[in-house]
Amino acid sequence: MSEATITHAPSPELIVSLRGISTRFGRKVVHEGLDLDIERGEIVALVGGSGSGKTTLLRHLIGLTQPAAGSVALFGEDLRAGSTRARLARQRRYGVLFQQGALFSAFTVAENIAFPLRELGVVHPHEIDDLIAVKLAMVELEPEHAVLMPAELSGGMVRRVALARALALEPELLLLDEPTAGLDPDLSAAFVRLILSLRQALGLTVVLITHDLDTIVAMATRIAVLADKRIISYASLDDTLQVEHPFIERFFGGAQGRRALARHRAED
Ligand SMILES: Nc1ncnc2c1ncn2[C@@H]1O[C@H](COP(=O)(O)OP(=O)(O)OP(=O)(O)O)[C@@H](O)[C@H]1O
Repeated sequence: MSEATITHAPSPELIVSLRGISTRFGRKVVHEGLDLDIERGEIVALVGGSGSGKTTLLRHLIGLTQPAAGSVALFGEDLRAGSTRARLARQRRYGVLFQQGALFSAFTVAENIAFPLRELGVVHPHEIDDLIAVKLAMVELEPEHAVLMPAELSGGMVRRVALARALALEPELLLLDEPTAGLDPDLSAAFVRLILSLRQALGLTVVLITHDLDTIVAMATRIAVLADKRIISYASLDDTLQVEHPFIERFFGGAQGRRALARHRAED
């Protein structure tokens, strides 16, 4: 075969790569030999029982905690590798929305959104106001919301401000921990539409922890199931449903699961 006829499928770009992760808190083993690779452009829903270690995994991903064993790589770089400068550069490439939005209660909306811009010192101070206005518009909030305090916002608005903050540095990877928990169904659906349109516009890769079947059905390109201390299934919704495992049967077979799946099938 001549060289010209050899074709290589482009290898997918791994945004997240977890290999052989083990995590312990005292004698409690949370993860053991856990592997997970996430390609650019995916929306991965990480599901698992309460206390199965989903948030801990998210914290490992951004270096807030370290596993007892195994390696974590983001954008092809091992988190342990590189200088402080490399670490800060990597930090600019992801945004995180923690549970319940977790805004700084003593800061205004504008100050919350500006926080990562100031912290990493990557934007000239006179550009910050313009950027805040852009981010507010991106999450469909009004300019006058900039001066409000978190206590003056509704639950849906808190989530939008937290999302604006997570998007402040125009990340490639967005990590969402229970983004729709506590929102009513209409607000959840609006939040999902917003994330989907931002993903389209910005080419984001998204990892979200959620118990909300409607969100999973509406968004996820793949579902990673964390059970028995590792990822036992990593597949599309339809393929996940074929996996025989007590957690999967419970999770998708309950009343909410059956309703969400029925809506999904009706939409197909
Ligand atoms: N800093 C810590 N010290 C001790 N134990 C911890 C710590 N952080 C987490 N754990 C324990 O590790 C386990 C996994 O916690 P984690 O918050 O990651 O679970 P989760 O899957 O996100 O749960 P949930 O869905 O309920 O939020 C739990 O048993 C928790 O009590």
